[in-house]
Amino acid sequence: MFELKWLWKNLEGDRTRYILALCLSVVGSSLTIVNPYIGQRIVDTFIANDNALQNLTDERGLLIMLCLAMIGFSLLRTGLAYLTTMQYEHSSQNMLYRVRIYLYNKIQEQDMNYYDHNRTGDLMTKMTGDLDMVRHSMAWIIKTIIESLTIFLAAVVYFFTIDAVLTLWLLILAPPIFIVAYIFAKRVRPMYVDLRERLSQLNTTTQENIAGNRVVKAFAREEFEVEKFTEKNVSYSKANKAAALVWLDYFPYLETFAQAFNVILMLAGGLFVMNGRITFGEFSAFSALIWAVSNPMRNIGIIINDIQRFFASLTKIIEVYYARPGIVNEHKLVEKRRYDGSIEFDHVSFKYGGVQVLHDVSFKVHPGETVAIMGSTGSGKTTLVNLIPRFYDVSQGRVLVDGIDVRKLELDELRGNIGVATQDVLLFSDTIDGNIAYGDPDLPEEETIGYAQLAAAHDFITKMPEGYDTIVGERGVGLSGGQKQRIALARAMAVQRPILILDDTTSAVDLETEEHIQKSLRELDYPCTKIIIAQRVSTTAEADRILILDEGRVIEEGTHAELLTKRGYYYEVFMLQNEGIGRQVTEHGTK
Ligand SMILES: Nc1ncnc2c1ncn2[C@@H]1O[C@H](COP(=O)(O)OP(=O)(O)OP(=O)(O)O)[C@@H](O)[C@H]1O
Repeated sequence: MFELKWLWKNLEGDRTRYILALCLSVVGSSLTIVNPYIGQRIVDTFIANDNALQNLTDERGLLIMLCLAMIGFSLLRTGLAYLTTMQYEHSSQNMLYRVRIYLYNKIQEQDMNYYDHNRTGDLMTKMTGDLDMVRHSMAWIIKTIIESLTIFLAAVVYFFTIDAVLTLWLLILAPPIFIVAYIFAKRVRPMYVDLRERLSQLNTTTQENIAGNRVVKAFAREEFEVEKFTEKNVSYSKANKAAALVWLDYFPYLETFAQAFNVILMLAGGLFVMNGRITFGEFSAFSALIWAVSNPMRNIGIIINDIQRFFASLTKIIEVYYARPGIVNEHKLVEKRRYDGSIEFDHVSFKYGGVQVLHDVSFKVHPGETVAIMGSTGSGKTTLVNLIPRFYDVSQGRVLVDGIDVRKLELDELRGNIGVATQDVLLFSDTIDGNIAYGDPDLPEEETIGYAQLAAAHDFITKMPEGYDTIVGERGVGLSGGQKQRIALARAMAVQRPILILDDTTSAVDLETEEHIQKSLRELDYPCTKIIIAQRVSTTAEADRILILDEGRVIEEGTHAELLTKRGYYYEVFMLQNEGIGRQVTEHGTK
């Protein structure tokens, strides 16, 4: 079975320990029959024997030895149980640790498409609940199964050595029990798969709600969110109950069969004692061990439930484990190069799933040039720049950096040559200093300050209670939108890459600050090609070239002056953003 093979593979390094645990389980459980055997000897010799009293005096030594053996075996079993649990715990915890690291790396290496299609709550469930379930199963459920099975088999073998016919009478109950258990397992399996899905939905709702608490509060939608959560919670709870209660449909049959073991033993065993076929001591051994046969039958439902949970979680983990990113690094890095920074889009088209977003886009950017990209919202600007660091791969055409198709470049090297400040600013829960130096943790303090100054962030940072050591909350809570943008800009500049992509990075700063930033970008002290997405003409005006995107197509291209003379989209925007706005409004107003 594939899942079990996977477990075995991931036990590497702890396989010996795990096998030892399994062996100890088998040995420890087999010893269960020793005490009933000793009990049988004691009963047959010192209690239910015609010469019992005589034996008590003549063979007192034997009695003491048997009693000591009973105590000794009890202690031995306890010791073994301790050792066994320790081995299970160690091996399963080690495996959990290794798999968790592997999965974390795996999730890290996934491409954007993966994150587009996987919910954070679901990934979190896999990394926590599912992994814990698998560990728990390795340590406890498998242990319970092995021990129940061993005790069952040991008891059956022991029963056979006493009396095969009586044993067969008892085993008559086994086939119907297994049939009931099989039907139950088949029915309950999809319920646990569904249950796992509902848990993931519950976690996703919780995660989204916590991450988006500001929006919830801003729209006073707490009640709606509580209702949404309650709905998921009820759905999970119902599914949980339904799965657990299915067991009740089968429980009466299994319990009746389990009780029937005692009835058969009483009737057949009693008869056999009366007609002298077995001794009273042997009968007592049957009595003492009948639980070893009936209990596994009784617990079969709980075990099946746990196994189904185990497989539902295991399947989810294996999904992540074998997930292959569409964008993979197929090239070995020989020596990390610094690129010149030329970029070319050669008849590039791009689709998200089946939806075409970019159509036959072609343009060239020479090293050191600044190209601004403008266009209406949703026209494909972010998508376009995302193709340069290969966050996504083109559907058609080529994106070339330094004259080479990005798909042929070593991925780490490519991304290591690009500095990006994304539109959706994400800062980490760290100091401001740590956030600016995120791409280069060895960045000297004076350089961190230098880049903060270039990004017009230094002044507000120094006014903060702990300056550069101020810890910004999760996603930069505690900073204004413009402040976050400026830190993100400093972070992107600080890595000093030959290509710098700024996606609407100054949209939330005032014009004066923006002017300062524009000047800084022009005067960067390292050679750098800049691609700047912007909506303001004040940002784009000084670019070497401006591209206008509309519905995924480049509709205008040229310098500020050239585009103004074209009197197209750019000219319209220019007019709207400058004194022309007043005139146009008046014109429209008077028409
Ligand atoms: N991950 C995605 N999956 C599917 N469709 C997407 C995805 N990201 C963007 N889109 C779609 O692609 C189109 C272009 O989006 P894009 O973000 O590139 O536009 P944009 O010009 O940067 O917009 P804005 O100025 O609003 O940031 C939009 O129609 C958008 O709905």
